[in-house]
Amino acid sequence: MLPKVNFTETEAYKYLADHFIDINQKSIKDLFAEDADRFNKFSVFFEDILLDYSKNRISDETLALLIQLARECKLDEAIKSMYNGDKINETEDRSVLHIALRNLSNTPILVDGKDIMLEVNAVLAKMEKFSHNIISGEWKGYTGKAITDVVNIGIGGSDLGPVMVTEALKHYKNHLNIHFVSNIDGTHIAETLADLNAETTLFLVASKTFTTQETMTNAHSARTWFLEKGGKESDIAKHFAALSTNAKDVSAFGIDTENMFEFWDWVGGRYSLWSAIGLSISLSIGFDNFKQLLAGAHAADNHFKTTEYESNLPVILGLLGVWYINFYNAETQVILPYDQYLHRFAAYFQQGDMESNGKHVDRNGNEVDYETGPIIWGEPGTNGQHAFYQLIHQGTRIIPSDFIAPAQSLNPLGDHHPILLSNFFAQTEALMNGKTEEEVTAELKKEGKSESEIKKIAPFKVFEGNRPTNSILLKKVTPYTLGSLVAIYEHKIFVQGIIWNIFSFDQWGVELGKQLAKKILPELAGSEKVSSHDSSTNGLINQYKSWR
Ligand SMILES: O=P(O)(O)OC[C@H]1O[C@](O)(CO)[C@@H](O)[C@@H]1O
Repeated sequence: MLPKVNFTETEAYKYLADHFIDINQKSIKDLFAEDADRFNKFSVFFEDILLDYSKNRISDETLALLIQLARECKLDEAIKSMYNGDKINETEDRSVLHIALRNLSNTPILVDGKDIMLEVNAVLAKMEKFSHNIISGEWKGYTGKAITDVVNIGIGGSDLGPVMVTEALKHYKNHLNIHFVSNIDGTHIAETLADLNAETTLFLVASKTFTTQETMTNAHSARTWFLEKGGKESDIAKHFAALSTNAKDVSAFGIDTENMFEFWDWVGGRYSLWSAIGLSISLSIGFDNFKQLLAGAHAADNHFKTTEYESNLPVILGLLGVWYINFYNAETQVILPYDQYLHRFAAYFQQGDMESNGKHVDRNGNEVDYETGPIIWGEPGTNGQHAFYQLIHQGTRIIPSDFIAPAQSLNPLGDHHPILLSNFFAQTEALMNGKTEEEVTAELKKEGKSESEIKKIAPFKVFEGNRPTNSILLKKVTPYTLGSLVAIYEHKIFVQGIIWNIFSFDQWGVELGKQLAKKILPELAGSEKVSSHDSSTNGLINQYKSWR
């Protein structure tokens, strides 16, 4: 059981509310001017990852109070409960043990009295063997040819993690071409299959439940395509594997359970890239690299579990988020990786964060009267700079921003990387310092503008500054550092869920739309007009019927 503390009723919250009034009088720039040691004080290393959080609207007192808040919300108890395998996903009566999937120390973790590490290791061994067989070409398709293309069919957590990681680690990939089909829109699978050869294609049907409409529809279309291209029912075993918790439906689909890579109900979909769902990753970069990914995450798990809050990256990131969301009314959190390989990182954490903490009922079943999970968004820099940074710099909203960059480029081409990083460093400095009217006036004078011209244009060129940022500087993007980084963000989400007293590991909010779509689907058949909905839904359905 998780603690159930209303954080707005804690002592720390009351102190923070008073403290907010004081600290709000000062800008981040003032805070730097007051304290020469600010960078050292508010930056922390975890192995080859440096988190600099000094460009935030915080002082020593803010941090101390936020840590007091975490203590009053019994974060330590909650962390222990997760790591002990307690059923902290109470609305689904499940443990939450993605940490077990990367527990390379093999310390026993018990669920219902059984050490789950035995099964975890057995599946890892099976993934290793399978990855070796496919990559080496020992595994042959139905005409005796080696596999060249792998298509992962899955959606949500059964897609986003593998997509994000295979893109992030593309530099480490082998000869296999990895494709992802997620959308129910027939275009996705049609465009993917168009260039593939059934003789050399392997499909991974990735679905925790093996009932998800999009995935099952796409999997059936892939099966039909395979049979139409000349494969026989008896060849399916060579070309289809399943990544699932549902052995019964996997065999009903026709996939040999020998080719099923199992995981368990204590793995949340959006936390599943470390499980059998990561098979496409292991195929793309090899099992040894996949294991490095797990090792990096495991190191971050140990950091989260054992490090005092003052130097604990997920705790600091989580508390800073709470500070902005609940005291500054920040609505969004932007993630800005200055690394092209990380171009799906923000998209991945849209599900990770928003499906976890997009909740309005607390752990007692009561409606909350405070804000919870933010809207997560982002794109890689510098593309974002030329698209939406205007609003971050001069818009009316406060947008806490995470800047992420590797010090070493995996493609050190000419001066690309120094240029990229000069932008990374410049942006957080600009967001903090802004530009005053005096500075703008001086600049315009230098350019030879007249007094009246300056008066007219100056207000538009002023930057308020004081916009908060975190900078996460990695030494290099490797499977290991990526594993650590992802695990740090996962645990940040956990910290925030505990403070907000919500359940972060269920996702009931996605059910209603799914139910209604099932009801509407049969109504789309035939040509008779539909009248069972509101006038808007009826009108749209009927127009669709007349146009199709
Ligand atoms: O792996 P499955 O069972 O197909 O589910 C896919 C996704 O659907 C969701 O349940 C949301 O619709 C996600 O949480 C999950 O990652």
